[in-house]
Amino acid sequence: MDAGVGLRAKPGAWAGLGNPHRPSAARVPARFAAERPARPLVLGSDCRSHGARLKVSCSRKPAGIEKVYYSADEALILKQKAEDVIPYLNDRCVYLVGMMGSGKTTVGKILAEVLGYSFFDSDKMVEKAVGISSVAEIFQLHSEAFFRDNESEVLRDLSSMHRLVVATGGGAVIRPINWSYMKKGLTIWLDVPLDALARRIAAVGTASRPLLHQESGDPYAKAYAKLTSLFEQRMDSYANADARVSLEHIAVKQGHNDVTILTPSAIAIEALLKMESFLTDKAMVIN
Ligand SMILES: Nc1ncnc2c1ncn2[C@@H]1O[C@H](COP(=O)(O)OP(=O)(O)O)[C@@H](O)[C@H]1O
Ligand SMILES: O=C(O)C1=C[C@@H](OP(=O)(O)O)[C@@H](O)[C@H](O)C1
Ligand SMILES: [Mg+2]
Repeated sequence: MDAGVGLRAKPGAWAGLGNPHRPSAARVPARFAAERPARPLVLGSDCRSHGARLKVSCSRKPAGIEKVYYSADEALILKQKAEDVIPYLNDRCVYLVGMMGSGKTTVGKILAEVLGYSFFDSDKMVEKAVGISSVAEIFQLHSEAFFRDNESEVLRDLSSMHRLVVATGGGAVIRPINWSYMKKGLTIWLDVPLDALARRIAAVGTASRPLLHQESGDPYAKAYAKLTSLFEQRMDSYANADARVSLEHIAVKQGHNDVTILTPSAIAIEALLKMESFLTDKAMVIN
């Protein structure tokens, strides 16, 4: 459910507030690099721990995933992992952070469904707040700073609520004030290789991402180049997240090295595993 919150922006009231570029092991904080191996959960062609064969299917259009179907087995795993996580979550919000195109909105909806949470997309909420139908238009008619000010306002208001999954915009991590809001909940970084991001965004068109949009040239190459420089600037910010979901790690666990075949539901399952590890480690520290 994506229930927008009626936020009125006060226009003008805010005066402006891998692959080759993948982080080397040294650049990824030790706490992420030395990940405690999650309980073995084999996804993909079969799932021994449930004695069932996973038949994962997605209706994939050239422009990315239109609708995600997952098999009864995958729904079972999602439900089971959600039940494992819920007691530790204590109704806290879950914020998905990551580069544009990393799947925050897509995976966020799945997580909200299985957690019994409401889903919010902060980009959509900013559009509603300012009464302009796209982020690209907000950038064009106003400015990035205006967008960022409204983004912070939205995150501030959401942080006073509970039981939400929030798909943030890819740039939310660049403002410390936004971390003060998101840290009231649990922050999960969807870490997707730049090549996969560029393919996904080129498939839907760069017009949806004003920071990537270029009038001419190969959409993939242009997106890749811009994503690379943005990731270099932001990598350390994303690493502030409580948990990191690496699509490369999921692929290795599934016994292959192709992140493009990972479904949103398989990524959502990994996110629940990472949430469980983080929350149980935290619980052990507190007890
Ligand atoms: N696991 C996936 N595999 C392939 N395409 C995906 C996957 N997850 C999301 N997508 C596609 O990538 C694009 C960006 O997804 P989205 O959820 O909007 O990301 P974000 O909110 O992080 O920008 C969309 O076209 C979406 O359908
Ligand atoms: O990375 C960024 O700075 C942005 C990411 C976008 O959201 P998505 O991550 O959902 O694409 C949107 O907030 C805006 O285009 C800026
Ligand atoms: Mg999004």
